Amino acid sequence: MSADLEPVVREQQIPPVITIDGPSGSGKGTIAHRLALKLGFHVLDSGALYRLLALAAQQHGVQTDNEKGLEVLAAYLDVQFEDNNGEAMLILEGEDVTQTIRTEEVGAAASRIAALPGVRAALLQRQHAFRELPGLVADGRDMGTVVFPDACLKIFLTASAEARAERRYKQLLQKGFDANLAAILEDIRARDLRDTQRAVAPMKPAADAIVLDSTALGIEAVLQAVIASACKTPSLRAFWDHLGS
Ligand SMILES: Nc1ncnc2c1ncn2[C@@H]1O[C@H](COP(=O)(O)OP(=O)(O)O)[C@@H](O)[C@H]1O
Ligand SMILES: Nc1ccn([C@H]2C[C@H](O)[C@@H](COP(=O)(O)OP(=O)(O)O)O2)c(=O)n1
Repeated sequence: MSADLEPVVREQQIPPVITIDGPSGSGKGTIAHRLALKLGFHVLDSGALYRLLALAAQQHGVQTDNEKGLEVLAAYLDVQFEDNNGEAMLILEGEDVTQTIRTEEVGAAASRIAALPGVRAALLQRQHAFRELPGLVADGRDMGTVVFPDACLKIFLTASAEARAERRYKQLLQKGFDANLAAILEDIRARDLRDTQRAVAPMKPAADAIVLDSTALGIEAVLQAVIASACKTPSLRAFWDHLGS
C-alpha cells in the first residue's frame, strides 16, 4: 500500500467488499482480479475453495455425497493462497494444484459438494477471513446474497451459456488441456442448473445487485462498466479520488 493511501484506508472502519457473482465463464475471476489490482484490494476466489475441497475429497477417497466426511475435510483443509508474480498460486497439503483444480471434472465435483449445507457452513469462516484492509473483491455464486450481504457494491455477471462455453474452451486450450466444446457446453448447463436449483445459497443476483450481461461485451467494456458503478459507490469514492489524483 502506498504511504499516501494510508489516511484513506485508516478512515475505513470495516474493510469494504465488492462482490462479483455469476455462472461459470461469465468473467467473474478476470474482472475481480483486474478491479482488485486497480484498487489495491485483496481477492477472494471462493470457487477455488470449493474446487480445493473437491480435489482433497478425491485424493482422500471421500465421496461427493458424504456430507459429514466433507465437513471434517473442510474444517482441516490445509490450503494456502500464495502470490506468484500477481497470479494466485494454490497449494493443497504442500502441493501446487493451481492448474489441477481448473479442470471441468473438478468444477463439476465442486458444484456437487457445494450443494451440501454442511460444506457451505464449514467454508464460511475461511471466506470471511479474506475481508482485510484496504478492502476485498470477492467472486463466486453467493458472495452478495450470503457471505457478504453488507457489500458496498454487488455485481452479478452473466452471459449466454454458448458464449461462456466458448470462452472456457479457449481458456482450457490455452492452458494446455484437452477440451471439447460440446462437452463443455453440456457441463456448463448442468452446473448452472445445479447451482441455481440447490436449496441452500443458490446462485442468484442479490436484490441490490447490478446485473451485467457480457455476452456481447469484451473484458475491457465489462471492466469499465464495473468501474463506473464503483465510482458511484460512496464508500469507494475515496479510493477512486486517490487513484485519479
Ligand atoms: N467479456 C468477456 N469476453 C470475452 N472473453 C472473456 C470475457 N470475460 C472473460 N473472458 C475470458 O473467459 C474465460 C473465463 O473467464 P473467467 O474470468 O475465468 O470466468 P469465471 O471466473 O466467471 O468462470 C477467460 O479466458 C477470460 O479471459
Ligand atoms: N461462492 C461459490 C463459489 C463456487 N461455488 C461452487 C459452484 C461452482 O459450480 C463450483 C466451482 O466454482 P468456480 O467459481 O470455480 O467455477 P467457475 O470458475 O465459475 O467455472 O463451486 C459455490 O457454490 N459458491
